[in-house]
Amino acid sequence: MKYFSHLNTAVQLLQQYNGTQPFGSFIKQFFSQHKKYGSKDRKNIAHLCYAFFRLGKALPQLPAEERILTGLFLCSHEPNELLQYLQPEWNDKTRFSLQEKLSELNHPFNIHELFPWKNELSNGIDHEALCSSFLTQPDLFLRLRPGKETMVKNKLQQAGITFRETAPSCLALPNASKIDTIIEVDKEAVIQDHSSQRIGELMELIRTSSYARHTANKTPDIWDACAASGGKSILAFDIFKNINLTVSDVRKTILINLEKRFAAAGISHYHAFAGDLSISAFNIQQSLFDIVITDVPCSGSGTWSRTPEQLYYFDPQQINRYSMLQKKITDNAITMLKPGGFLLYCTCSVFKQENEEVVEHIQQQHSLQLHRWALMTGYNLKADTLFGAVFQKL
Ligand SMILES: C[S@@+](CC[C@H](N)C(=O)[O-])C[C@H]1O[C@@H](n2cnc3c(N)ncnc32)[C@H](O)[C@@H]1O
Repeated sequence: MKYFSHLNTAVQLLQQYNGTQPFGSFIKQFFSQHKKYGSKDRKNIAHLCYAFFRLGKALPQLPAEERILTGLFLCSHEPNELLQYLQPEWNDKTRFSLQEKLSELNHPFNIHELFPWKNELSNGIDHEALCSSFLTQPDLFLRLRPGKETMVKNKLQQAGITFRETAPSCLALPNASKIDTIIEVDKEAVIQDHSSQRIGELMELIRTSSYARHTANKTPDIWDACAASGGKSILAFDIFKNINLTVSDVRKTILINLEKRFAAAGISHYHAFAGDLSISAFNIQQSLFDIVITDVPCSGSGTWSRTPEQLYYFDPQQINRYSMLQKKITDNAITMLKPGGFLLYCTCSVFKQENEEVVEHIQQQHSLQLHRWALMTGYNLKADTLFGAVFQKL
């Protein structure tokens, strides 16, 4: 029976995988070496593996096969073929509430065990809702670029792709939606999570501040200091319209992706360089900046519904390591601010050591005024959770 062979393959893959690379890349490599699997086989095997990871730190001793089936049941919100063949007695209970499903298990557990670091959470995070969210794959979110809103919606409708609007320029699509051939990604819309888009609210706060009004005739100098492939830079470009942009990242290779995205997004004038901001702010041979964005390296715990293998393999000692790195990065970034200039600090973490504690550190160590901080929770929206804070140099 093919479903049992899918289950066996999933177990073998989980034995070979050690968490050091994204599971998506690992399984892609496996399938490219094993061409016998058709698209439905690949989909089922991947689904079974992710069901295993979605249980996070719960039921660590359970044999892989049983853990996969438990995960599959808890993650299934309607009857499906896989469950029908692999564990038929659970298939007509998929619409039960989570609590009812948990009590049906051979090894019942408390949902809180899935993510056992409640005391480490930022204030305001609902632990139970966060734990439950790991059982659901988040949506794919698009940020519609200024002036392209109607065109993108029309194109999606014509292609029969369903979406819901979660904010004026934000669409949520089913995760597997194929949009590359329907819209021009980065030119017309950017793939960006709902909560990540909300960092734009903090950019708006800066844009409308008295400092910005004071310097209204001058193009702001902005440095995106942990730019990756430029998601926050494109957001800043759309909000501030006219900017002198500098971008940097410790990874030289990611800046190649940024270059391609910027070309598609219509950003042609910018300065890019690679460097480790935990060591120094570099000699970037430029005067100081009006705005520095530090979207720092972090645990990524606010995005683990997308990458549940990271939850499964997470070592909580990492939280402190990240927090120390974040403090070093912000200490160096702050030296590049003009008097009156703004620091925008962001993480995609749910841990207070990476959020509130770094905010406290900045307040204690630097002459910066905290204007606003915000926790953008996404667990009730099939989205990520982000944290952001805006400071102004006195
Ligand atoms: C959360 S990602 C940034 C995401 C990006 N701003 C976006 O919106 O798409 C953090 C980035 O920080 C970079 N990074 C990590 N350590 C760094 C360091 N010591 N100095 C500078 N950048 C660093 C990583 O390579 C990563 O690309």
